[in-house]
Amino acid sequence: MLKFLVPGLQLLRDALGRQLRLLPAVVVLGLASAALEGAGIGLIIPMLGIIAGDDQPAGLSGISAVFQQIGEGLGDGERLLVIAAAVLALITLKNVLAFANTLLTTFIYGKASHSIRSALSDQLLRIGYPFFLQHSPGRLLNIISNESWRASDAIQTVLAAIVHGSAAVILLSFLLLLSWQMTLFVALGLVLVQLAHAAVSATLRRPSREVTSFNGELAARMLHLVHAGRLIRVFGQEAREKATFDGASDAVRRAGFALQARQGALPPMTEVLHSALFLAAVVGAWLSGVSFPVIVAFVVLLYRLQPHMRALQMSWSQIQGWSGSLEEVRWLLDSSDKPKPPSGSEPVDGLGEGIKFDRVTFRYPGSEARPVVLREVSFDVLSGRSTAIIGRSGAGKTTIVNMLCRFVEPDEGRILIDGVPLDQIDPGAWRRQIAVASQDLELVDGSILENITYGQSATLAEAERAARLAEAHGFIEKLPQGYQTVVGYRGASLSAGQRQRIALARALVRDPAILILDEATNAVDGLSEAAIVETLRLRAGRRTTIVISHHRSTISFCDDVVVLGSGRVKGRASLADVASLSMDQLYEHETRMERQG
Ligand SMILES: Nc1ncnc2c1ncn2[C@@H]1O[C@H](COP(=O)(O)OP(=O)(O)OP(=O)(O)O)[C@@H](O)[C@H]1O
Repeated sequence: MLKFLVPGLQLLRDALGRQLRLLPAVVVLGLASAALEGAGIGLIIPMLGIIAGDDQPAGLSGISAVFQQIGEGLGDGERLLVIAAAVLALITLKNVLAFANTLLTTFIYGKASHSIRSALSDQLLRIGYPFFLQHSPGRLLNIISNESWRASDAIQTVLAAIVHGSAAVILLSFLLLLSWQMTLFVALGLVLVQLAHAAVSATLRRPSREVTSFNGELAARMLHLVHAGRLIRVFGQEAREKATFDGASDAVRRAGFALQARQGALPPMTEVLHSALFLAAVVGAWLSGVSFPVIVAFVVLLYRLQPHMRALQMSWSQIQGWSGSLEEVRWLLDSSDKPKPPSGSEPVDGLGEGIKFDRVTFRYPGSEARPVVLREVSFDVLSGRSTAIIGRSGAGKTTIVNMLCRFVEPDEGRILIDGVPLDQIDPGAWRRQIAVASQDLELVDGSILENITYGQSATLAEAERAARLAEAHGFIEKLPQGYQTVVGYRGASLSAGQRQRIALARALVRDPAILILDEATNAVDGLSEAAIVETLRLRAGRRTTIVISHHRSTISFCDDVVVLGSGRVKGRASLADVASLSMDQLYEHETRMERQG
């Protein structure tokens, strides 16, 4: 129980943050409104005395005797009116306080929910990139879109429990002041009811985890339907996908039913037990000779106490029912078992000599059974030169780009930037030196201008200049809204070649010290590509460029070539020395290539 409770409370405490200081106000308002309610109920004693024509009912002591004295000097009619007015005033004030408490708890709930969502987005932005290689996007989407709301609801439930708890404490105190014997009896009964309730609630945690896990799978299926719409249709897999989706959805339904069936048993069970307790208290009071007005006051107080007790117990079972959600949110927010973001503090400004891969070995995380992707890879990228990195599919070219961007770090060996290990360089400063145009980097859902200037405060004129260099200006100009054209989700309203040219313009507008092109023009037509290559050729000498491509034409402007094969560097050469070789020959005839230093 504590294993679940302590981390859950920790999450709630973190979510409440600065709002924690408002909790005493919630308690005070809860206590005050319950005290007003209790006082209002206590005034029933003298009212009933007047109505029954019995000024001094037997067996009054303690607080009941105090209530009985109220308005004693007045005539019966006048006293009845005064007491009735006082009851109404107490009820009104109680409700004003209750409303104030609702506003306060709603405010705290809103802030805490926002804080959970904000912490989740913060974590997703800060977390080391390998995390995204290891975990299903469906699970992450489910945590953000579903489980975070349930965690917020848990906060609301805890706040409500504080209010109900405060009310219960006050009403129990009034009961105690009316008759400690009956209160002891009721308290024992409540403990027994709570034990029965806790036993059933504890069985909610397993189905709750199942619901969370099936929800994650369903979210993954939803993502798949959204992203793979073309694939599904072109291969005629609608029926199969529908069956798979329905299966995932039905699994959520079944797990949800199992959870809700157990949760649903709790309110009737609790109500029956509370009613039994209620009736036992009434019969017990009568048997032990408690006076009529006190029995009435006690019964009314007990009657008012019951919803608070039931709500407290329901809060408990609800939080147990959300335990799976709380665990998922806590898991994502917990940084201790997540890949760290890249670190380093050395400043960097431009590239002086070059980049050196020094016996770099790497295997993707979570893939111990898989072969090493790069094994003792060593090569240089000289400053101001253009270097092509080529190799057959799966040779590790994009992995090298991932390392240069510091998405992943070498397991062994080092990458040196002008002699300084890359892992010691401030990652933010380093990333400002590079710009990547890759077939994998998406466009954002915004205008073309927003896409080109993404991450760079460039003017329209600068964006246009970059678009011209990337051979994108021509087609952008022809669009009705020009640079203001909205490209849609992932640039869906553009052709693949158009998307690539915008992505290239986005990289060029930064005028980076190091430009990395990873299959950045493979969807662009030949004429446009030739013009882009010309642009890159003009850039050569001034800036450093790394090009990854399977096309001979794309790397034609490069000075050097590095050939990768089977995770190793097969050869390095000046491109001019191997100018006569085709791509396939370059891949296969590495031994003929002249090796550099
Ligand atoms: N996230 C990943 N997890 C595990 N292995 C991966 C991951 N990404 C790539 N790999 C593996 O690493 C190897 C190199 O992949 P990489 O993408 O670097 O190749 P590439 O040379 O760029 O290929 P291509 O020319 O097809 O783009 C491949 O065997 C691939 O299966």
